[in-house]
Amino acid sequence: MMNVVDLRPYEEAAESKITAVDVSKVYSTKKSQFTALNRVSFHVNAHEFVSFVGPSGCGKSSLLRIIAGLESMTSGSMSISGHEIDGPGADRGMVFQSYTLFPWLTVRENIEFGLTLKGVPLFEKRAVADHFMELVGLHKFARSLPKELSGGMKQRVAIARALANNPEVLLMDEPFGALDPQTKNAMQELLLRIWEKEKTTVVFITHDIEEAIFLSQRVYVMQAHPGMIRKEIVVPRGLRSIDGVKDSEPFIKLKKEIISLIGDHHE
Ligand SMILES: Nc1ncnc2c1ncn2[C@@H]1O[C@H](COP(=O)(O)OP(=O)(O)OP(=O)(O)O)[C@@H](O)[C@H]1O
Repeated sequence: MMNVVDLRPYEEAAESKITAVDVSKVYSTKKSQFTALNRVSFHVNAHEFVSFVGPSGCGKSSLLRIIAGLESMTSGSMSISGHEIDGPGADRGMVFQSYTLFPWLTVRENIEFGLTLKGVPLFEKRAVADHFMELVGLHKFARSLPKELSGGMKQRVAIARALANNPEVLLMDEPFGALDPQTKNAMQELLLRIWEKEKTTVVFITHDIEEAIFLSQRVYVMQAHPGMIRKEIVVPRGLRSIDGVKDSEPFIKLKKEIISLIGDHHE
């Protein structure tokens, strides 16, 4: 028998980390039913940075909560590395907009929290926390309590805490939404540096179109009523993560394209 040699480049065989097929979510009360997501299909490859943007109420948070396993879907299927999602798991780390640190724990203890639960030995736990405190630039604040930190610093702890558990996917729900513009820019740059270094797969929810283009390799543009994916946009390399790029003509052009996609479907 002849040997068949596969000459396709590796890029073509990118491993799909998250696969969603026809995911629908209907919220039901005794009196009414509301379709928050209608047959949403998408994929996220391993090590990819993918954002979902869309108007308020298009179902972005519902979608992320379904990926996180915090919410069930009404129909459809969603899998991570080929395994159907049926609840929360350590393979997914989450960072929310609202600060979710434990107020009574120090920065180090917050970052070590998941490892403590898993029974990771002290020596290893310390080393992991040290690595991630260094990564987010908070090693000098190891003993501080959350109330002593600014909003940006709290989110840096939240990112470090999520990554310390070595998740396969980092799920981020408007993590920089409550920050002032300057801190937000600094956090975006930090996140990209972390992503490049750690090679984490990131799913990022935002209603900030600029943020989505700047951070992502691909953007899914959503529409509301019912929540659906309107368009998938592959962000050209030159528009991402480059200082000053947000003021460039191609960046503004893409931003306008997404605004008009979303605008067409505003109420
Ligand atoms: N538990 C719930 N019960 C009933 N309806 C809900 C529930 N959660 C969300 N919804 C509705 O589903 C729709 C989608 O909500 P979701 O929070 O996912 O949207 P979103 O795009 O994240 O919005 P925003 O940007 O405003 O946070 C909204 O109209 C919301 O009112």
